Amino acid sequence: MAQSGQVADAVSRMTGRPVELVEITTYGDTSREHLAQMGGTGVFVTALRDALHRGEVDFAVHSLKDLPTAQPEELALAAVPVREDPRDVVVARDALKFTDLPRGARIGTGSPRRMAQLNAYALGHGLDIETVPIRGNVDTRIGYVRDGRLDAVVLAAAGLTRIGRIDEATDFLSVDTVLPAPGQGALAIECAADNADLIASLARLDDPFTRVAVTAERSLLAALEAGCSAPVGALADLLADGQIVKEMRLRGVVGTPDGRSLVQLSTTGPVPETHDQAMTLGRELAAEMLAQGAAGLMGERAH
Ligand SMILES: NCc1[nH]cc(CCC(=O)O)c1CC(=O)O
Repeated sequence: MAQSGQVADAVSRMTGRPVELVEITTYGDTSREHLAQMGGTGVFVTALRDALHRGEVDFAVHSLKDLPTAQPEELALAAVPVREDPRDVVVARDALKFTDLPRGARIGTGSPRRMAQLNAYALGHGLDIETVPIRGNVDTRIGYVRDGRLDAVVLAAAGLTRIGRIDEATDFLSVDTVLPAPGQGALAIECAADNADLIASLARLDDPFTRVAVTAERSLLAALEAGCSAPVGALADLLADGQIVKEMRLRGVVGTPDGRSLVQLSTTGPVPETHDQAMTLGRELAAEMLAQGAAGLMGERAH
């Protein structure tokens, strides 16, 4: 609701037309199942797409990282606005930083991607932590720390920022420690593919660099044949020389949730100028990761 409200405000500012928010509850919001076990993709997205198909709403706002990688042809990804901070953050007791957590600290996260990378870092740096699978909305997850059941939880910075609670983060995890989910921090604005006028209006919210970056990240995810709950991290960023953007770097990681096996690779090249070039960059890095055994680390659920 928060992020949709922000997009609604931006659309009315730009077009001078009022935008009405229609609240839709998705399976991902209500199910108590662990995301990694829901088997697939689309649990936060399907109900919104159904409302689009039924004509109950004109456009929908998704967290881009929740979108399945295959785009249905009757829907257009009309805009990918400027991305928020893509990093994950820690909310810990006593304002602790991740690396200052005491021996045996219990860290809540339901994400195999976060588990894999947190455990890999801990193994490599002599930290003794235990990752504990949890689910629920922000209140529920932070609640586990406030009531003392867990020492820390890990969440996306973007989610906290959008609801005005980023000041509760006690540590920002460097992307060198935990690579975010493909598309994390970005939004996707979707509408009917045949509504050219609306697509043209919404396109004014599009940020071409964010779009190219998330396209490469999601192409990597798709080429690994992994779903949104797979232990896959990816991030594309620009390498600049002063003010002049020189190249784009794409980093990818796949690991087992225990952190014992990790395939992490990076590639750097010219900033893609087309959708196809961004797709190729992701596919090529995925092919290298698969050559290094990435498929064996993703487990049954990834497929
Ligand atoms: N997994 C659910 C989900 N989908 C999007 C966000 C918020 C971050 C974003 O918009 O990228 C979250 C919560 C989280 O990961 O903490």
